[in-house]
Amino acid sequence: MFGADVDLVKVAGRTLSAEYLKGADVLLVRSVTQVNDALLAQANQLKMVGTATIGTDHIDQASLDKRGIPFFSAPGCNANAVAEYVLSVVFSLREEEALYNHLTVGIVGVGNVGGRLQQRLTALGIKVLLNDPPRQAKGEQGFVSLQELLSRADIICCHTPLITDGDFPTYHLIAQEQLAACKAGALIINAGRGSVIDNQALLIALDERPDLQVVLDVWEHEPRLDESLVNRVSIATPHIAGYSLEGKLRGTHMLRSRFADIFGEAPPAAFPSYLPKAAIHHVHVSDEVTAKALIRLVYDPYCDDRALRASIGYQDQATRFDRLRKHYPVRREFESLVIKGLAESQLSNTLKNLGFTLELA
Ligand SMILES: NC(=O)C1=CN([C@@H]2O[C@H](COP(=O)(O)OP(=O)(O)OC[C@H]3O[C@@H](n4cnc5c(N)ncnc54)[C@H](O)[C@@H]3O)[C@@H](O)[C@H]2O)C=CC1
Ligand SMILES: O=C(O)C(=O)[C@H](O)COP(=O)(O)O
Repeated sequence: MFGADVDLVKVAGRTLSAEYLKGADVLLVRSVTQVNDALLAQANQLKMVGTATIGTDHIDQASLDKRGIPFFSAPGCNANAVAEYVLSVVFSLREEEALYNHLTVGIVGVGNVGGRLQQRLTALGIKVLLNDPPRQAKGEQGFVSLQELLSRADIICCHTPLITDGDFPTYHLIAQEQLAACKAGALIINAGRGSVIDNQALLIALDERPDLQVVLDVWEHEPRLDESLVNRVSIATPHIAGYSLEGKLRGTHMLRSRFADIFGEAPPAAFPSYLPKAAIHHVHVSDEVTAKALIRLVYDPYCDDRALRASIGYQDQATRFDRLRKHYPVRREFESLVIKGLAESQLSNTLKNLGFTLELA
């Protein structure tokens, strides 16, 4: 992706230390690298820092600002992947019939991820409740309080950034009191950041409220997991909700474009040109097929759940967690699968609204 005149040095994200940045022009990271005063101490000529992620809680932006170093993240790059992770979980754990007719999904944090989830659920005819105080404070309409969402939603999806200060902090946003307020039988999904839910309070709540069901993709203190919590949740995955191939490439492409801007180069080729054809590119189906079966064909969260559960109980659990993420298999987004053989019907509409590509008979 970079030209021959770029000297590319690859360093493990968790062990990058200040001396590596002496003489470096650009620093490109992912979420496991803490970019702060300590790391930047010897950075004498950095012209750009970029993270190929949506989340930026690992970046001390004040530290970059005071050094005058431009910073770029990749907003929205893997938002589809996270929305599809949540849809896959929801269709795995709840019956389609109940989803459409009785269940309400609450979305906490309605930005790129939460917004895409909202769009797909609404298109599917599933009821949603939205909570986003920062958007509400700007005068936007259509939101409910967190308290109301927790008491009314059958499925609660957390998609806020991790924020520790300011008017709307999200650190331990869902703690003992909020867990007690959840509707009976609620399913709580966290694919935002681990510390948005107080994991100790969650463990206690799971004892006191056996009716609650929990799915965690993100964990407090990653990569070290509280194994008792892993054993108590319905689906446990190693922070991979955003790991579609499209999401990863989009993030890299966004940073490559910023690099070109900073160094006065021509922009890279348009993004889709990088995407290979999906390994399962199309399927012919009959009208007996279910949405759940097609979702599972593209992404089955139980594969990640099994892999994570097999990685706990070892002294090097944290290393195994990182390894699962580093060697994550290629996963594609729903759009990459062309579904053939269906006539226009309720099923074909559902599949289209989920995000699949349809070629109608
Ligand atoms: N599990 C994974 O693999 C991934 C996790 N993420 C996490 O998801 C987060 C959200 O991603 P995006 O939607 O793209 O971010 P975004 O910045 O587009 O949206 C975040 C939304 O949360 C809202 N928000 C902020 N504070 C809030 C509060 N106290 N209560 C309720 N809402 C609040 C904001 O107003 C905003 O609308 C990221 O910051 C990242 O930490 C993102 C991608 C992948
Ligand atoms: O984009 C984000 O924010 C995420 O959480 C990423 O999916 C995390 O990926 P890594 O940077 O940890 O590989």
